[in-house]
Amino acid sequence: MSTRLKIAIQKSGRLQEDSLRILKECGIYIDNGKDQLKARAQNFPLEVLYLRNSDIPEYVQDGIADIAIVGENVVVEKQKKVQILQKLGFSKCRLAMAIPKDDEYNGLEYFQGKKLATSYPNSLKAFLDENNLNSEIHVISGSVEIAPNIGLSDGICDLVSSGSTLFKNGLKEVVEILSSQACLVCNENISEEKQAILNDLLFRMRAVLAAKNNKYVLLNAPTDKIEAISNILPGMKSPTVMPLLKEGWSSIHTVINENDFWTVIDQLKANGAEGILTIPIGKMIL
Ligand SMILES: Nc1ncnc2c1ncn2[C@@H]1O[C@H](COP(=O)(O)OP(=O)(O)OP(=O)(O)O)[C@@H](O)[C@H]1O
Ligand SMILES: O=P(O)(O)OC[C@H]1O[C@H](OP(=O)(O)OP(=O)(O)O)[C@H](O)[C@@H]1O
Ligand SMILES: [Mg+2]
Repeated sequence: MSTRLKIAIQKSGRLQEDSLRILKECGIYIDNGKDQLKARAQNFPLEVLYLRNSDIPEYVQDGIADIAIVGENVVVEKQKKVQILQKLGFSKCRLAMAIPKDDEYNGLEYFQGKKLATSYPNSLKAFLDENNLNSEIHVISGSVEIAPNIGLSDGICDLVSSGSTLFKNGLKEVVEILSSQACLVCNENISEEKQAILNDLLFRMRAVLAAKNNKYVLLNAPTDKIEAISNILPGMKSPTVMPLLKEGWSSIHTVINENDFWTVIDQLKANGAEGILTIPIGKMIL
């Protein structure tokens, strides 16, 4: 039987859809029967194990899965020996301390001697120890934001994204402990054969991720402004320039980071650029 790399993906929850999407964008198609706990890729030596996010670091450490897509916050919390290979840019959130919105907050001393509810006791304990704080940790597995309202705790340590769950529960965020996103993790001792499959997968993932952050840009500009515009464009190497039928005008093509695009747009226009288009890129190999 030929070797297959085993990847763990969340069985159900926030990470599953985007995890399967990134594999698909890498050209990997999974036969996905509903409620299946194990599946195979049709066109890549990959076997998918659907597991609980919170169990994944241990499975990867123990080699049950070779690699996994998991929340970085869970990797930190579980303190297992796994290697983070690549941040994947989705499921972005932060682990933060929050307190009742009307409480006065004068700094970390606020937490001294307080009772704090969390589903992330190891991360909270590390934060308290680092800051020489003596607080009582109360572990609950979900709906942490309700704890202060029902008299279970004074404050909480939980994941925040938009902040709307905190707001709805009359809490305010006061300290960020950790920022997190989905990441690809790996067992520390995988075989050479599996490493070769992993290298191929990583190459594809990085091409997909680079493409997401960049746009293909086309614009028209007076030919005598090409040099000025090329100096403004933070492109890959050098822009492609083609003459337009209209005399004295050229078309310029390049690739720009999404963020840079918005910062240079006014300068491009000031140099006579017109008809500026951006096109999404499928894959980008640098
Ligand atoms: N509000 C949020 N916005 C963005 N990402 C989030 C948010 N809440 C959690 N996450 C990220 O998504 C991951 C999965 O969250 P989800 O609630 O689906 O599962 P879980 O309850 O942590 O795990 P399990 O699969 O063990 O039940 C979290 O570990 C975190 O990295
Ligand atoms: O800042 P927000 O955008 O409101 O998101 C934060 C909430 O999202 C997560 O809960 P989730 O919805 O995953 O529910 P769970 O506790 O059942 O996992 C997290 O535990 C917070 O409660
Ligand atoms: Mg959750």
